[in-house]
Amino acid sequence: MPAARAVQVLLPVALDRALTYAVPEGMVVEPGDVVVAPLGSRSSIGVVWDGAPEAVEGARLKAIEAVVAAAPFPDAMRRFVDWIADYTLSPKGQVLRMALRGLAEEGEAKPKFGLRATGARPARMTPARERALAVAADGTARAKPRLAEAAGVSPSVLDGLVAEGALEIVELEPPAPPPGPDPSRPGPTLTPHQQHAAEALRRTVADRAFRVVLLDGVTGSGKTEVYCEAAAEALRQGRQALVMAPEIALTVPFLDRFARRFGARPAVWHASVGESGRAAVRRGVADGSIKAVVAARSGLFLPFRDLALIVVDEEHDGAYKQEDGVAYNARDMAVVRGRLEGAPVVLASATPSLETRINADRGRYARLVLPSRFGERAMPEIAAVDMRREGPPRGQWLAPRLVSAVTETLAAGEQALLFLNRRGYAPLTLCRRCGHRMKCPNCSAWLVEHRFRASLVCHHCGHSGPSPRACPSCAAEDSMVALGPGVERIRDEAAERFPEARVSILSSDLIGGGERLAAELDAIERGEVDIVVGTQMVTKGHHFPKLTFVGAVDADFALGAADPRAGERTFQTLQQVTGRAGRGDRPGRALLQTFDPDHPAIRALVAGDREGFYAVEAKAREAALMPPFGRLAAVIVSGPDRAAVEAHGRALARAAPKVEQVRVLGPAEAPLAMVRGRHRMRLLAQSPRAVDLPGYMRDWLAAAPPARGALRVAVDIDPQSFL
Ligand SMILES: Nc1ncnc2c1ncn2[C@@H]1O[C@H](COP(=O)(O)OP(=O)(O)OP(=O)(O)O)[C@@H](O)[C@H]1O
Ligand SMILES: [Zn+2]
Repeated sequence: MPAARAVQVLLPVALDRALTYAVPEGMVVEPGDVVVAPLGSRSSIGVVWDGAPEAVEGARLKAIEAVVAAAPFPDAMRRFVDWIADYTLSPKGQVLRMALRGLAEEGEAKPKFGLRATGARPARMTPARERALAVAADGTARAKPRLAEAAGVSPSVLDGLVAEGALEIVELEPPAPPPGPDPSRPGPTLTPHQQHAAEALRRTVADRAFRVVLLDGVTGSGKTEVYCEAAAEALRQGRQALVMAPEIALTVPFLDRFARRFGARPAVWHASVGESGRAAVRRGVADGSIKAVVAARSGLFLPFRDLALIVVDEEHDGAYKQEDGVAYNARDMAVVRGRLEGAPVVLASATPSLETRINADRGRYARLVLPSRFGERAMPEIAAVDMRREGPPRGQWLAPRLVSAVTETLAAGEQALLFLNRRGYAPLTLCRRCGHRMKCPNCSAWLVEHRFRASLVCHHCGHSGPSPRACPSCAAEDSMVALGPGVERIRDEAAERFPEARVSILSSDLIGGGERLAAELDAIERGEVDIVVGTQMVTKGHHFPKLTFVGAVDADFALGAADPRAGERTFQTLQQVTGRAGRGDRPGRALLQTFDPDHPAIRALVAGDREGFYAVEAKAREAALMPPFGRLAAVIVSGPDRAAVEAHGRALARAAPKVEQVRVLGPAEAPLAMVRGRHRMRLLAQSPRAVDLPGYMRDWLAAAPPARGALRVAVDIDPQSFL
């Protein structure tokens, strides 16, 4: 059989390679075309991939069923899918699946039909027919329900007029697309620093070449205004810009800001956009009619027709790392996508990740600095509250110094923010009589009380149940007590201490979707709230002009965890959250409640010594060969049977190829030893930067015994989480 009549097709299933299919007589396909192909007993959508088809006996080859009228996958997209699969050791088909999102509903927008008067009169006239023809007499085509409504007649009257030739069915003009963003509208007057950075970014976009730029500006320095100027350049070229945000909570305020600048909102892409909305975005991005998109990490897989710029806002944010399925870091993959597209990538942050910072220091990335806040505003004054000496009385969580600060803030008519990185009411519920602790039946984790929902919830598997009145172990009545605070409890304490204050709580589980959150954020911005209590959601990007005080209830939340980035995370999170204070015309201050005031991260925050912190952190990581100076890759073995998981972990360790520069640690029981009924063991490979660690991992897994039965082996390159 001639080779030209067979092609490779990649299907969105957990297969690592494309399959060979015959191309039926008369069908023309090229790499990138979206097709339907048989797979087992069903049909699947797929993409014609590159590479020579395998020599398969022609007669046994299954044929492509149809070509789908959808935007093809350009070469850069196919290379992107290949690259991610290769780097993350994921099946190519699984990566393709992410890139096919929104496609099922794509295709041409359905033509809509309407009715128009022909000028002919029906043989028999009725008052209803008169009315319908009177409305239609202006010659415009109207959809049937519109015409029926305007004339006050039933649709069957119109059908009768069509049958008699007095009305004809015509295709309606598709509605004009809403106006796109307009780059010619004037932006704000930039400060000299902002102007310098904006001009550099504008030139970078104008150069139409891949380049990574770190936009490093303190909180409130106007990074958003500056990268909007880069987007403006992309729009002036008639090309496309993608702005990525780590959380949907950030996108809504951004949409309004973008609309103020460009006169129209950008398109939005994330998981909670409905299917038809996603299909529309995908289509518009592919045909080039959508010029600007703000997206969560999955937006990286959109088939842009002519991408001129990628902005990764809050590039340091851990939410860019996807942990399930294909474990990838969207910030890193944005750089890969930019390279494949030949488009510049802007990484923006007030607290760049050490990875990005070192890349900038070593000249791999350019760096633009905004050293001060917009409008001469000072950075907030930060101090530590030593919980060992000046902690709150038993049963309370706000130290006296913090309470006075809130009191003063409220007295001045300003807003206070209390930050605690823990959802729910209390992280632990225990029996006062026998000491029994409420634990998740499926995970090695305590159940977290959520008073709002009146339930005990596992934050790892979602298990939830009512709070028991009697102890499940000793049956003592009313003996269960809540230990430790979550945001709900802090809200209660704030409401109790400040009965006059309007308290609002911002936590991902209390809020119904992005628009609801936007309303809450608006209320805060307008000053209709006095005390905001929130989880890490409040740390990012928000701009509340009246907020002048930030109290971190537990500044040590990340310390102590077995995480090489614990110090960095602490610094970043607290810098971001304290950065919400004093952005309006009054100065801000912040207090950090800590048991470890001498920790380098806390000390750096108090001293305002960001550079010092980066220097110390970089040194420690370099000495320990931790990222970005070394590479890490994790292997997580899991399964329902603990002994089998352990045995497989050991077998994996034995199979690890002995390579001089790679160190393999483990297996060790994961800190989260069980999740969803599966026991977990971890192994970690560590190497210097120069080593191709993904390549090593591939060799390792190939040499290892296969995971049989219910055992699962997951690989996480550049892990962010070590649980
Ligand atoms: N040149 C300017 N003219 C008018 N307003 C400005 C200007 N620059 C910044 N602002 C305003 O200052 C505030 C802070 O700017 P922006 O939110 O862009 O800072 P940021 O650097 O992104 O902060 P963060 O890192 O904390 O999110 C915003 O309300 C913004 O509109
Ligand atoms: Zn659980």
